[in-house]
Amino acid sequence: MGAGRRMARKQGPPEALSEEHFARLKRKAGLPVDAPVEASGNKRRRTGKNADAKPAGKKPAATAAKQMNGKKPAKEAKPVKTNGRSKPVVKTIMPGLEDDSDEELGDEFDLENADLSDDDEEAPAALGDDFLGSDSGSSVFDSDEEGGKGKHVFSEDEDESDAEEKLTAANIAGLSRKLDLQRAEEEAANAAELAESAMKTNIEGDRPHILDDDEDEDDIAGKPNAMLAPDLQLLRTRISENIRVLDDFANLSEEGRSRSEYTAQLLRDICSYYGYSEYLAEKLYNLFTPREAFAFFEANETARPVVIRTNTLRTHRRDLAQALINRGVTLEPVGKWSKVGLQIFESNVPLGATPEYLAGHYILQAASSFLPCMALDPQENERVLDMAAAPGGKTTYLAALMKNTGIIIANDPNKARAKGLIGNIHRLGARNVIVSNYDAREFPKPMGGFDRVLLDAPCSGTGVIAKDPSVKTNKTEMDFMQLPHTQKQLLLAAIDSVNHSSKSGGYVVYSTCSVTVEENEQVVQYALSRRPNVRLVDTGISFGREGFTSFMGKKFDASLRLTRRYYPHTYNVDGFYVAKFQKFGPTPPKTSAARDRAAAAADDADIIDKTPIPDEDSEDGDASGSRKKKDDFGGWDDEEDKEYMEKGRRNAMRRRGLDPRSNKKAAKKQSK
Ligand SMILES: C[S@@+](CC[C@H](N)C(=O)[O-])C[C@H]1O[C@@H](n2cnc3c(N)ncnc32)[C@H](O)[C@@H]1O
Repeated sequence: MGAGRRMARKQGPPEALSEEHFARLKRKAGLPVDAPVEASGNKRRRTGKNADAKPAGKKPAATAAKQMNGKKPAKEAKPVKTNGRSKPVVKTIMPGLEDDSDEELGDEFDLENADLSDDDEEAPAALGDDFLGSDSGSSVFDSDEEGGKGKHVFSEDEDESDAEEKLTAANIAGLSRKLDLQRAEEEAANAAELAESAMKTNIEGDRPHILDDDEDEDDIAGKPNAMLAPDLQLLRTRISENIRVLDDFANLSEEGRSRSEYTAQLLRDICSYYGYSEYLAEKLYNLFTPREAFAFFEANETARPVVIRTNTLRTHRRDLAQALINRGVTLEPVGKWSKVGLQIFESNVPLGATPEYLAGHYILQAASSFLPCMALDPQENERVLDMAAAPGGKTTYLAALMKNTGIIIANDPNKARAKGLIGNIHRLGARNVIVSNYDAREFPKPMGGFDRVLLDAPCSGTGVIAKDPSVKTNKTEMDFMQLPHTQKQLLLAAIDSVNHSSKSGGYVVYSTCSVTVEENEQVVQYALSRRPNVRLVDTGISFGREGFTSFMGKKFDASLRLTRRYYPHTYNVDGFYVAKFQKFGPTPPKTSAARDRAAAAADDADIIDKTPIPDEDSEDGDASGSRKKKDDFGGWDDEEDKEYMEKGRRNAMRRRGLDPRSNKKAAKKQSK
């Protein structure tokens, strides 16, 4: 798989870092540059991103029409040639860059002021096989250097040095200013564009004419029977105009027309323009204001930036970055919020086949996939369950966070996917993982009592439409009934698999790569109502929108605001949802199971709290608190033995996550 394809399919950081910065550097260096990011308007912005990320597969429905309308896509930039074989790429490699690049960089990279450690003076070792066949490095970090080699972007001690933090802070501050400027420019250009199109389409003055007078016909959207292609440019204009009206309905709507008429027209246009089913378009539209919905649908037309996660079981991020820079990869830390992520801006090499990749130094992983693992925050030596683990991006991150200590049960019922999971576990050197193959709704029967559980649930994928556009049309109402049902069952199983009395843990993280309320807040709300022994807690992630506490007439618990939503248009990451629960007590065994059955029609009717209860034989484990552990062996007593055996049986069941009380008949039989 080529690098380009990889880049197109992966995602980026919350703050989209300096893509423009790279373009500027290249322009100064007289190198070919991708489409300008600061270009105003959606079309140009989209082209810029496309040029950067080179999305694979078919173009969005709108692209062809845009090109026909005279807006050519930006020229594809030629990859910068690099030579991983002999040149230390920490050297300046972009001609002409030294002269005034500092001034340019001032905003984003305060390298002069950043205390970047300079402790790796050696030129990077030759990489042997010229895997890439390139002739010079292309990293921005190299070109920033005034005084020649040795000044590295990544400090010697990744965790302790503040050099990188300073760099990232400077980077983010600069970027933030740049983005503000960019946004202002974009808004101005959008306003100008809207005004222009309003002039063209609005013969009646200020009130744009959006809705057709003839109810039977919709010329712009095309007539499917006649097999005519819709006029995308006009559609787009009408979408923009319609949004403008909905933003200021009192002043801009036409007389006698209702808001719902405009909304219905907007939805029809969105379906035609972006290619969504009406059902899904409406579902997604309802999450936002009309203007934000437009931004969301737009963002789904461009790939998120490529991100890789450093496998800290095998290497440090600084070393990995240097190795990849040497191969001609242009990259940057993903953002201050992650110490392991690298955003890839450009690569001449297939990122899924470098020696570093094969040696397990990194994994291609969407930035948003880091978040549930960070929220779970597993500690060393804990017992962790990853309920839906394949292909293992999160499992292997958990293993790294736990420094290969403790135990992770990585479960996935899909055998084919489990093979990929096993492959990743081996490649990345995670030695604390056991793979299991259950339907996770069975948990905690096979195993329970975990310190932490991650449920990265199977979902509709409405957060990853940029990656998988088939979601636009292949998700039906049935999916949004069945999936939440499964998710609810899985979440109850996750909660019941956690040991509420864990000294270090007692947490469950629920995540999906979907943005629908049915699969997120409603599932979490359901779990809160069925399991009074859990509460929502802060995810510990520094960014993300608050979860809904009400939605279209439904009220959710106020604590739902502790959950976090991520959208492609707000953070430039895949759409994602993360909720973190703390379990503080055992689940009432009977009542909750009965209610679960009734409410969720769960076939796992036996769900009860399987939290291992401390051994009754232990000093403080006896329910009565009266019995003390006896070390002496003072003869044999059948009755007493029977009692011990029964107790042992109960403990064994509890350790296996079973409730001895749920099977009293069997217990009696067994004890006879
Ligand atoms: C979103 S993916 C998990 C991605 C994975 N956590 C990672 O980071 O690589 C959802 C997974 O859920 C699995 N799955 C589907 N139904 C399941 C069930 N009933 N129990 C457990 N896993 C299930 C699918 O096979 C799929 O691998």
